[in-house]
Amino acid sequence: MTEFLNFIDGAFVPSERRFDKRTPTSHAVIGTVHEASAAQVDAAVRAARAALDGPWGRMPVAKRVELLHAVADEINRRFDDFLAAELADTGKPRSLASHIDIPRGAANFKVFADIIKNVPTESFEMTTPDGGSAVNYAVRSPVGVVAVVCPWNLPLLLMTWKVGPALACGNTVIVKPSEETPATATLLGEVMNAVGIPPGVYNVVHGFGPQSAGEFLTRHPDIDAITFTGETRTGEAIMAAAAQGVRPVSFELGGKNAGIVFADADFDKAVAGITRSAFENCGQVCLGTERVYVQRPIFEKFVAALKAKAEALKIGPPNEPGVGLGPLISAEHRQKVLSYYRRAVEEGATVVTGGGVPDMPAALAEGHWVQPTIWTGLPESASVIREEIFGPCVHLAPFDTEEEVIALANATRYGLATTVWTENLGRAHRMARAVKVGICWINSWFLRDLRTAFGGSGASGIGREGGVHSLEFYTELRNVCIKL
Ligand SMILES: NC(=O)C1=CN([C@@H]2O[C@H](COP(=O)(O)OP(=O)(O)OC[C@H]3O[C@@H](n4cnc5c(N)ncnc54)[C@H](O)[C@@H]3O)[C@@H](O)[C@H]2O)C=CC1
Ligand SMILES: O=C(O)/C=C/C=C(\O)C(=O)O
Repeated sequence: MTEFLNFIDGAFVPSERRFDKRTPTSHAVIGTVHEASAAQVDAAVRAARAALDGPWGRMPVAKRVELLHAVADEINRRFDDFLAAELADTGKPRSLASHIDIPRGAANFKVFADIIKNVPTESFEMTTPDGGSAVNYAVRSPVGVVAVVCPWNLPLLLMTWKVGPALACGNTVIVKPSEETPATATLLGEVMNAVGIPPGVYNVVHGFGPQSAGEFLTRHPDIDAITFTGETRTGEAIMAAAAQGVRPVSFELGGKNAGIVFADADFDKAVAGITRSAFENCGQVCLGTERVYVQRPIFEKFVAALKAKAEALKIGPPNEPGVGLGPLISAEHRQKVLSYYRRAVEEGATVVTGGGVPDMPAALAEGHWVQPTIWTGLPESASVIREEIFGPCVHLAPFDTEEEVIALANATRYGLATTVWTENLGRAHRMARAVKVGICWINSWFLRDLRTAFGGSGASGIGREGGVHSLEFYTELRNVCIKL
């Protein structure tokens, strides 16, 4: 049984209150999580402030960059430990975590360490009213002590996506991992100590959201900025907390992303792409596709092909060869997804495949499994077309014209991601400009260049992270004006 301790000021710290961590594959308890008290959250914030005002704040950028490279190298050296921790917490397929989650965990430190070394600041010369001149230049300072509140779907990837740039910019952080996935954030504390990151730079407090570590942290008056990935409603609660003291927020929230397949698409590639975007990580990706619009001439053929792909997905635990679909994260989340499966039928859907719970061997029978599910035939007002489900399910509807599908794709309060499939270059560009999202993939999905802007509009978030855009959130620019 693993004990997941808080990591405060470079030390692993137990708490009085504890809760169970269950593995999604069998619902068995695999660990005990120490729930940080308000006093422990306060201690973490004080440690982060001291490190910011002390060794970390005074460290030359070159040394900081060297240390962050060492963090990435140490994650890679301990790749198997991180992989085992992520698999136990999430139950996702080994093939997925070993290709996406863990490598990105390391890359998120390397990429931002290199960016901070290479990005210049602006400088302007000006004439002055007395006929002389002045020069302006900008200085970048860390924004300060940053709260990083994380979800459970891509735990290491999404946490380091924020911690990497925050530390590269010279900030200190307190991470609040999801209560569902405490392991890799805790393990990262060992990495920080091993490579010599000063105590207090990276802290982890475990617990829940309301009236627990999440709320204690985001309401703490000595937090300078809050970065969060998770549900839109949680974003609203955190924004209210951030309003006290006018702290900046960076939010990556939910989505109800459209996939759009034109009749001129490369059919096989489009089917493979939508299979991934609908079912990867058991549909628990905010960038995933839960509604697909297919141009009418290929609609029936596309539905049949996607059905075949969904039914071919092997459901099972992480280490079983050939597994393509793991369990949902928790019993609670499974109840939510299954409630949408029922609602789709109540609302009149044709269930093309799935819609229930798969038969699993006795040892896995209590796991959080659901079938990959495809619906057709619902009106656009149906709740499974409007609301984020976050499960391996998708509704397919036919469309005729570009104008029509643009209107359908944009008829949502979310604006995170779209995937468009077409071989017509002009159409691809027109679509990319017309869809109201932060990320538009053409003939691809979840293809990530970490230098690009990443985030959503509308109810999908505030701000952009990635590349230099992360620096805009994690640093303050000071203009220095010198009269010559
Ligand atoms: N990236 C995304 O878009 C994600 C969306 N979801 C959606 O959200 C639903 C709920 O999943 P949750 O894990 O409960 O997501 P959540 O948004 O409630 O939790 C994410 C993180 O925020 C923390 N948190 C919750 N309430 C808080 C508060 N008031 N103050 C400070 N921190 C708080 C949680 O402890 C967790 O660390 C899922 O069923 C799914 O539909 C979940 C995870 C990621
Ligand atoms: O940064 C990425 O590459 C992936 C981001 C995915 C999410 O934010 C999510 O699924 O919540």
